[in-house]
Amino acid sequence: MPVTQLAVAALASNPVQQPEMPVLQVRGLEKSFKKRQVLKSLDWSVPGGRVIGLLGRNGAGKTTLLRCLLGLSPIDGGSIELFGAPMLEPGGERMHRIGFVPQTFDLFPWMKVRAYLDFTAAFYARWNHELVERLLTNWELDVKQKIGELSQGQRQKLAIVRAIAPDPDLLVLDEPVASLDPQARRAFMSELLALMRAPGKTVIFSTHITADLERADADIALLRDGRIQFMRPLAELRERLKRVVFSRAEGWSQAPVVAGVLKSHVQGEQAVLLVEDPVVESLHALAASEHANLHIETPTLEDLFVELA
Ligand SMILES: Nc1ncnc2c1ncn2[C@@H]1O[C@H](COP(=O)(O)OP(=O)(O)OP(=O)(O)O)[C@@H](O)[C@H]1O
Repeated sequence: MPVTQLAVAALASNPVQQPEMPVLQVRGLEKSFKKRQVLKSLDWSVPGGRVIGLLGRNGAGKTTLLRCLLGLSPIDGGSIELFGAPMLEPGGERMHRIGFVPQTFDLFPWMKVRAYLDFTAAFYARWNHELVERLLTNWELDVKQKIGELSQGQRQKLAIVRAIAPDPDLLVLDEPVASLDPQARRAFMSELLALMRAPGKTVIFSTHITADLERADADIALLRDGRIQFMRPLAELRERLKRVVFSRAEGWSQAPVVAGVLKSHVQGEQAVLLVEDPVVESLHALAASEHANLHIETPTLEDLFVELA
C-alpha cells in the first residue's frame, strides 16, 4: 500500500467521537459520470453541531458529493439519510432545514436583489429579516442592482445571505468564499461561526483556503480516491501530527524509520517525516545516534493537506 494510503488509513482508524445523532448518514455511495467513477462506496457519518471542512484536490469529487447529498444529482448506488430519514429527492419540509451555497450562483439574472430576496423569503417559515438587512449593509450589496449585473464576489455574497436567512439546521457550502476578498471572507466566517453557536447547527463546506478552516476550528474530512478517508477535529490533527526534521551535512539515502510515521521524504540534508504521536525521547536518541540535528514542528493545515490529499 503506498505510504499516503497508509497515512490516511492510520488516521481513519481513529475516527472523531460522535456525541450526537448523525445529521447525515451516507452508506456505500456510488457516483459515476459515464466511465469515470467519482464516488466509490463512500461512507460518511456527520454528527450534529459541528463545522466540517471538506478537503480534497481539484477533481476529487467534492462538488459531486455535496450535490448528491442534497438530491441535486442522481446517485448510482448506496443510501443517504438526512435528519434520520432517506434523502430521495429535493423538496419537502426537510429542505427548509437545509441551506446551500453553490460554487456559482447564476439564477434569476433579470431580478433585482431586493425582489429576489423578498420572493425567496415567501417560501420560508423562518426567515431572518434582521440578519438579511445587516449582511446587505455590511457587505455593501445594492438591493436595486440586478443579479446579472453583480460581480462574481457580490453574487457569492448574495448566495450566502440567501442560504443563511432561513436559519437552516444544516448549511452546505461549496467553496463559498472563493470569489470573496480577504475582508469579506473574514466577515463571512465570523457570521458563520456566530450562526453555529446555536446548538445543533451543522455546517459542511468545501474549500481550498485552509486558513478559513483554521479560523472555524473545523473538523477536517478528507475526500480522496472517491472516499472520505478520515474525519478528525483540526485541533486534534495539529496536536497529534508533527513534522519531524532530521538534518545532517552528509544527507540521507533514505529517511530514518520511526514509530508512528505516516509519510516521509528526503530533501538534500534533511529527512522530513510526518509522525503521529511522536515519542520525543526516542527521536532525540535516534538523532544522537545518527549525528543529526532534530526539529519537531507543528504542521500547518496547508502542510497536512499537501502531505495527505
Ligand atoms: N456533469 C459532469 N459530467 C461529467 N463529468 C463530471 C461532471 N461533473 C463532474 N464531473 C467529473 O467528476 C470529477 C469530480 O468533479 P468535482 O467537480 O466533483 O470535483 P471537485 O473536487 O469539486 O473539484 P474542484 O476542487 O476543482 O472544484 C471530475 O473528474 C469531473 O470532471
